[in-house]
Amino acid sequence: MTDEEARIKSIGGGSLLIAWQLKDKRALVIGGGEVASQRVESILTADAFITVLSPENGLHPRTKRFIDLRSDRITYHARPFSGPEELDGADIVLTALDDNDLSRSIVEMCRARRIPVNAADIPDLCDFYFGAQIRDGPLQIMISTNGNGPRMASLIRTKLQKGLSGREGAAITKIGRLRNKLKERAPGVGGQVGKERMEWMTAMCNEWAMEDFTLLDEELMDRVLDEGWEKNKRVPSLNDIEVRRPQIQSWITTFILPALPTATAFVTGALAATLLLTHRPRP
Ligand SMILES: C[C@@]1(CC(=O)O)C2=NC(=C\c3[nH]c(c(CCC(=O)O)c3CC(=O)O)Cc3[nH]c(c(CC(=O)O)c3CCC(=O)O)/C=C3\N/C(=C\2)[C@@H](CCC(=O)O)[C@]3(C)CC(=O)O)/[C@H]1CCC(=O)O
Ligand SMILES: NC(=O)c1ccc[n+]([C@@H]2O[C@H](COP(=O)([O-])OP(=O)(O)OC[C@H]3O[C@@H](n4cnc5c(N)ncnc54)[C@H](O)[C@@H]3O)[C@@H](O)[C@H]2O)c1
Repeated sequence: MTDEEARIKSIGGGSLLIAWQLKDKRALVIGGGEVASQRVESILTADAFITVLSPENGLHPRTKRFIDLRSDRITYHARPFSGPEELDGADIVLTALDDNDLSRSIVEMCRARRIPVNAADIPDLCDFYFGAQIRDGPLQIMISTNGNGPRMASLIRTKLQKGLSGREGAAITKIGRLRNKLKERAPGVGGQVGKERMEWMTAMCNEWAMEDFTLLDEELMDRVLDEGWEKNKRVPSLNDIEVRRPQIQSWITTFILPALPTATAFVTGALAATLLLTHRPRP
């Protein structure tokens, strides 16, 4: 069996990680505690309409703040869950209750109506899990341990965050705009034009430093497309579009970052030598 065949045979045991487009769809959150407040934030991120159902004395201050500040998206009913008719019109249901039996019966009602459901206290019955998230503009990263270690997911998020510059979201926003402008100039789906567009965008992303995309405004994007796409379908340099990196940024990327490994090795070596010399055993 080849490695690829073995890999294919071993696929499985995870979840389908997808970016669910919930914009303007209807989400029902049953419960108003701390977990519910986290659910509300996740769903607000996806621009859905939310109904929260919970007695007022069980509202967590964060849930209350969301309800007060986002009445454009959130409808609040200050009462306990009353029965299956509450589920009418819901595209997604989330329970965050301190009542396991009620959670279980709501899951059953959702199953009967084929509404995707997450019950915060019954992983085995969930259609999907939440995960730890990193968000930076259009960039979203989700970490899942598939129910094994939610706290670990949160810690891994913190680790990953340290490896990001914080400018990825801004760069991706610009790339999105550039892609749309390119599609306006070279419209059509699939075929030769689609292939050329994809090759060009792939080369742009591969060859430009991510930070450089943040330098583009509308006019510069047009220049990138004039110079790079219209003329000869090649990737233009910053020079070609007459742009210079801000001095400090170019200084860091040109000199400091490449020299960092050598400098670190040098300092470590010097420290080790000093330690050896000063702690030599006396004859
Ligand atoms: C990632 C995150 C996303 C979010 O909730 O948005 C999330 N839980 C988070 C935190 C967290 N949850 C818990 C602790 C205490 C420490 C610990 O147990 O580790 C902490 C830590 C903390 O609060 O820091 C307790 C807990 N969690 C579940 C149960 C029920 C059970 O297991 O029976 C119990 C009670 C267990 C008990 O009674 O002992 C179940 C689930 N929690 C999930 C997601 C799904 C699996 C995700 C995955 O494995 O990747 C799953 C299966 C269902 C779901 O919720 O969708 C969020 C981090 C958000 C962030 O930091 O950004
Ligand atoms: N999945 C996770 O990440 C995670 C993490 C921690 C806890 N949990 C579990 O999630 C559940 C919720 O946790 P929490 O900290 O938000 O609890 P909580 O006690 O703060 O909240 C429970 C909420 O349920 C509401 N409620 C109770 N009966 C209701 C009813 N009949 N109709 C509508 N609302 C009702 C209460 O008003 C309250 O708002 C617990 O079962 C907990 O074990 C899950």
